[in-house]
Amino acid sequence: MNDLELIGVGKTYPDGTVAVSDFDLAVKPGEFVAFLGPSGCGKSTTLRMIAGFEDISNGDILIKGKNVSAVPPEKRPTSMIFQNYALFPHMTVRQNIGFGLDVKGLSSGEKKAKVDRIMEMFGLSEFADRKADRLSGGQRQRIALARGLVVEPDILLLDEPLGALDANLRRVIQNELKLLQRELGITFVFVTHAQSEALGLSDRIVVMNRGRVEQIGTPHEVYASPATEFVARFIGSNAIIEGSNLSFDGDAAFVDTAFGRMHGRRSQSLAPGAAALVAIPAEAMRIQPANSSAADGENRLRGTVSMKHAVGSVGHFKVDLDGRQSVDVQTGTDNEALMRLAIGDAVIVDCPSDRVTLVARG
Ligand SMILES: Nc1ncnc2c1ncn2[C@@H]1O[C@H](COP(=O)(O)OP(=O)(O)OP(=O)(O)O)[C@@H](O)[C@H]1O
Repeated sequence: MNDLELIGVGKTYPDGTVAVSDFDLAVKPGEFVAFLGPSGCGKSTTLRMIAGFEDISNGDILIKGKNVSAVPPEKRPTSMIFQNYALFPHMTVRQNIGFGLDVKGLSSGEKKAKVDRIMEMFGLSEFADRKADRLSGGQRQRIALARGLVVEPDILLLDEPLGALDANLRRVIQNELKLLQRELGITFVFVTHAQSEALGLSDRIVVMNRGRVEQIGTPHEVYASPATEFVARFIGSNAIIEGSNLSFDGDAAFVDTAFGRMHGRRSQSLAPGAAALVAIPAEAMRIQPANSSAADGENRLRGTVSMKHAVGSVGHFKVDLDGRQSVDVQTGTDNEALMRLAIGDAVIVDCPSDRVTLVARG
């Protein structure tokens, strides 16, 4: 049985704003699912509907097979963790964590045992009696997680919980979160607008745009096989080239572009007659001097180097294609011949067709 199911879920706010439409999703027990998309795409609204803080306008939400659409938040087997942690500043760490247990009717002994155990797990025991506002951002983040988990929810809902942390602490807590989730086996639904976070942490990603689901897939699937133009532009670093005269051969798709005929894999969105775009990941492209004797390869594009820089072991090139558009190419810095390429040099860029995806425009 699925832990969570959203069936045709939609939300229209009283002022007429359509925040979410036709959202379908099934989450298996123990899965880590991220909602990823730009600001305002409906991620938080969807999470709040799962938690019960927001009514749903259409569809149904099922938790462990039970329709919870009309169940109030405190009666749902979910816990929600907010970006600002929503701690009570003048309560101690122990009081903050125990707060959610107060409504559960436990004896004080049972409650203390549960709180002690979770404080131990999060390394908070030594701060048990300190006020929450006397702690660092990372410690407060752990209190918020501990408070969400102490009630032993079936599903933990996290709304950008790492947003307030600096980059280093964010990485540390990301790792902790992943380990914790594996250890506890609790289903996590996580909202973020940071793709690195979604790609690094989750089992599956729901990419959202303007209240709609664009693609649901593993991090590898959404990264390597974007289903739509939006996903191709939003995830990773793809060059996007306009195509026409689309044709298919099985799962392969072919188009004419301003730079010649190109081909790649056919995405789900691509139907016969659709206006097609070619999406090529920057790291899948090969760059070589135009006079290179080994200048073979699929999807060849001729251009000139317009920018070059190296960060650590990664070389970044911008290649201008006949003044019409430029593409980003990433290479390793260990190839000395490539790193000798200078701005203005003529180059050929190519990309194997199994790394190229054709998506529908719009
Ligand atoms: N209470 C409300 N009344 C009316 N419109 C709202 C309300 N809350 C959110 N919205 C609108 O619904 C849409 C989705 O908002 P939501 O907060 O779910 O997006 P989000 O993807 O979580 O964005 P962010 O990453 O900025 O938090 C936005 O257009 C937003 O302005």
